[in-house]
Amino acid sequence: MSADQPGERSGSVLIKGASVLGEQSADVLVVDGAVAEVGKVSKAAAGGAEVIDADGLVLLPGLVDLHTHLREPGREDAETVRTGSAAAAVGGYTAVLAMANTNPVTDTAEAAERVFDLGRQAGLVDVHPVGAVTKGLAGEELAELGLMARSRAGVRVFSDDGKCVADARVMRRALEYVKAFGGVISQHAQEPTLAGPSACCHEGEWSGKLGLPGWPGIAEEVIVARDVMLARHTGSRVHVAHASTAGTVEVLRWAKSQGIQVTAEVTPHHLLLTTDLLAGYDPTYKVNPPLRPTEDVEALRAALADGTIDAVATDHAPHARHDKEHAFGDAAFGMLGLETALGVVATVMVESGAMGWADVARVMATRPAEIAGLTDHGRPVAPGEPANLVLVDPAAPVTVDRDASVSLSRNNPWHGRTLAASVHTTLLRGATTVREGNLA
Ligand SMILES: NC(=O)N[C@@H](CC(=O)O)C(=O)O
Ligand SMILES: [Zn+2]
Ligand SMILES: [Zn+2]
Repeated sequence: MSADQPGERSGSVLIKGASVLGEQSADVLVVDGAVAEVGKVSKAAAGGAEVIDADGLVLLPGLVDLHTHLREPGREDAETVRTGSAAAAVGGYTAVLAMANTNPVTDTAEAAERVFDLGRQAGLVDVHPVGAVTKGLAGEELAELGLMARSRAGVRVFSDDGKCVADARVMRRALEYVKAFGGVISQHAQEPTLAGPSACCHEGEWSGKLGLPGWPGIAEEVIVARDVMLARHTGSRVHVAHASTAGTVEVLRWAKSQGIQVTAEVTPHHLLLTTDLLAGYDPTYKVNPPLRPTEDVEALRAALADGTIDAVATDHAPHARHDKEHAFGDAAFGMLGLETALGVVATVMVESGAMGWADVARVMATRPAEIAGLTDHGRPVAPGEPANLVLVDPAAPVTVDRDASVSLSRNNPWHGRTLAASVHTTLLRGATTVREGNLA
């Protein structure tokens, strides 16, 4: 931990009586940005520490998002590193991976360092830039992968997200290249001859009814199948971004059984929202990959619970009104996710009994940190560990109001829904970034 990291110069904090990972109740003393004690700590022993009464609250490692779109540089009207960081902190996150599809694209060491530095300046979460796989996301020439890896930003995750690395030869080379420094390629799996740029609705009953161009699940599955074979062939690591179909789950299950180095994420919206929401042609529900039918949603939930899918990642994709408020076919793809992800997971997975809070910590903090190579996030709540933590109120349902967001955008598919739990406090290296649900 270097001296200039945000939050480090904080005083001490005593978290009184939190349920650690939803299990035993303990007091957690945080001193100088790290966990100092876990157990029974009296207020007297904690000296002048700020005391947080955590009775009834669940303490988890700070959440880590493998898939965030901040729109800086280029579209600061939709989101900036600062506003996206604020949304992340409010959502219980302490680290986010910022996708490369900005303007200009994050395809050089300088561009990566710029995003990294903007994250430091905002000081609300650790912002780790994702590097582009190919120059300008054009899918042809490899970007400066090695230079980005060796830069101050220490890039380990590479993705052309928004676009698929469709060329198998380019994907093979990228996998070979990042293997040398333990990097990973996060793939937006969309075979472009099966699902082109106008494809905007799951191909099936609803695309027919609505007359919208179909985006079939097979367009995702053939890329996932190809990529796990390339990962096996190269001995390198591939990560499947926003897995959305039951067929993808089958491929993942097989690939993992073979020992292939593949990991995968699912978004909150693919865990709950289904194709029938498109009945009103509301572009809020236009997202890539598209919302899928119930059978897919059920397969994704089961895969998350049994570990076939490693992580929940938001794919937070803010868009300005004038890009989203169009006829369905012309609107931008994407929806907000950072502020609501934990509430959705609590609703879908915890309230239903499919997962406990320790599992939530695994899929929203520990595994994402491991996949991204972050060593100071997603750690156990134990002495000596960095105090990147979130306190969740499991008994405080919240009704989402898109206008209460700290994001600059309003493309929120959860507006008006009641989610089962809320974020109470977020700590970044011991400094309170969020207190009682609001930015500190
Ligand atoms: N998910 C989306 O629908 N949109 C993302 C790009 C992407 O994740 O593919 C965006 O950048 O807006
Ligand atoms: Zn994508
Ligand atoms: Zn994305």
